[in-house]
Parts: sequence; structure tokens; C-alpha cells
Amino acid sequence: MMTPALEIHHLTFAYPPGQVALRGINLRVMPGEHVALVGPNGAGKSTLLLHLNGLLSGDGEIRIFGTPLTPKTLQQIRRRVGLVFQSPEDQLFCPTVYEDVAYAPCYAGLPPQEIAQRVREALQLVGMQDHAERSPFHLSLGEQKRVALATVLVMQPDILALDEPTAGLDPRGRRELSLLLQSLPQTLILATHDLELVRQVCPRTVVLEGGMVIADGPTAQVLSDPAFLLAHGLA
Ligand SMILES: Nc1ncnc2c1ncn2[C@@H]1O[C@H](COP(=O)(O)OP(=O)(O)OP(=O)(O)O)[C@@H](O)[C@H]1O
Repeated sequence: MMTPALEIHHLTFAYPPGQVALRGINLRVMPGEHVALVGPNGAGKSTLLLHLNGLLSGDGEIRIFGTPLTPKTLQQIRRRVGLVFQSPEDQLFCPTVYEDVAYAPCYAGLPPQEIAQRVREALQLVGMQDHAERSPFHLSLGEQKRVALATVLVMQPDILALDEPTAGLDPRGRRELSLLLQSLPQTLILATHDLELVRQVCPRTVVLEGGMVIADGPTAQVLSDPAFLLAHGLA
């Protein structure tokens, strides 16, 4: 059998001093799957994403392509799992867009020529190739979000986890991002309230509520029942 890209067993986590955010999450995602993570505010979506590359660490087990996530494997796993945060200012800190996108490949010690090529490709993918020399702080929110995505794509992660990627984007920005996400061959985990995006990008949807998985199945099925959507804060 093919090794899953992501396996989560009985993951439980509480923020100090005791705010329980995840209660026994089990999840298996196969390579190349595009999975949506939906649920009301406070359901635990962001908390779950922060566990995927060890930024938070709860009780239970996480395996990335079969490798358990432990302090020993953390560096190796961070190269395979790219996390795009909800607010781009958490991800951008250099004087220029180019430097921000080049930061991770520089840090990883890639050769300069490869860095330049990867940065060009990543900026092209998100449609920001003409803004390489601008300051990220003078870009619009939508542009910043695209650069933040490029800073992760540039490392060519096998798993891409995005938190609210369309929040704050205008309709055209949304459409372009949706098309880009649909085209990505990577395993994709998308935490969002944007059900239209979910229908466009993710054949599978997982619903979280109160830190638990309360539904997991084909998107068309999971999102088809208006009463279910209403009951769980999704509509
Ligand atoms: N830094 C923190 N300290 C304490 N509690 C937190 C912290 N961050 C989140 N929580 C709590 O953990 C729970 C899960 O929050 P989380 O942000 O993961 O939910 P979410 O599904 O991403 O919500 P949203 O849709 O609002 O982004 C909530 O009860 C929240 O109040």
C-alpha cells in the first residue's frame, strides 16, 4: 500500500493553562490529495496546521510520509511541509520581495544559481514576478499573501498547508489563487471558511468542531446538506 503523506493518530492539544483545542484527531491524507479543513471559529483548524511542521506539539502521533514527527526529525520534516500562515506579516520580514522568497533557500544552503531560478519560478507561479524589488510592506494584502505563498513554494514542499488563503482577497485574486491551488501537484491541506474555494480545489472535506473531526468525506457529499452546514456554523 502507498505510504500516506500525512497520518495523525489521537492528536490532543491544550494551550496553556488548559484551553483544549484538539481532542483526539485522527486523519490520513494520501499523496497528492487536496483536502479542505472547515469548521466554525475556534474549531481547531489553525492549531492543527501548526502541528504539521512542529510549531506546536501535542499528545499523539504525526507521521509525514511514514516518518514520525519528533525533535530529531523536525528539520527534515520542515523541508517537506510548507505552512502558509493566515497573516502574511508573520511570513514576510525582508526589505524586498526577492529577499523574502530567497530567504529559505539561502538558509538551506542551495547554490546561488539555483536560488535565483527557484525564486523566479515561485514568483512567476503566484504572478508576482514584476514585483521582486518592491518592499513587501508596501504591497496590498492580496499581493502580500501571494508573496507569502511564494516563500513556501520556493522550497518545493511535498505537503502544502494553507490557513485562510483567500481571506481578504478581491474576486479576481480569489479566482487566480483558486486556479493556482487546483493546479498544484502537491498534497494540499486547506483551512478555510471559503466553501466556494473548497468546492473548486478540494475533492475531500474534513469538518472540525470543538477540536474533533465530525465529518470526513467527498466534498460534494459533506457540503450538500444545508441543515448540517447551518448546525455547524458553515452556512
Ligand atoms: N494562543 C492561544 N492561546 C490560548 N488559546 C488559543 C490560542 N490560539 C487558539 N486558542 C484557542 O484554541 C481553540 C482553537 O483555535 P484555532 O485558532 O485553532 O481555531 P480555528 O478553527 O482556526 O478558528 P478560526 O476559524 O477562528 O481561525 C479556540 O478555542 C481558541 O480560543
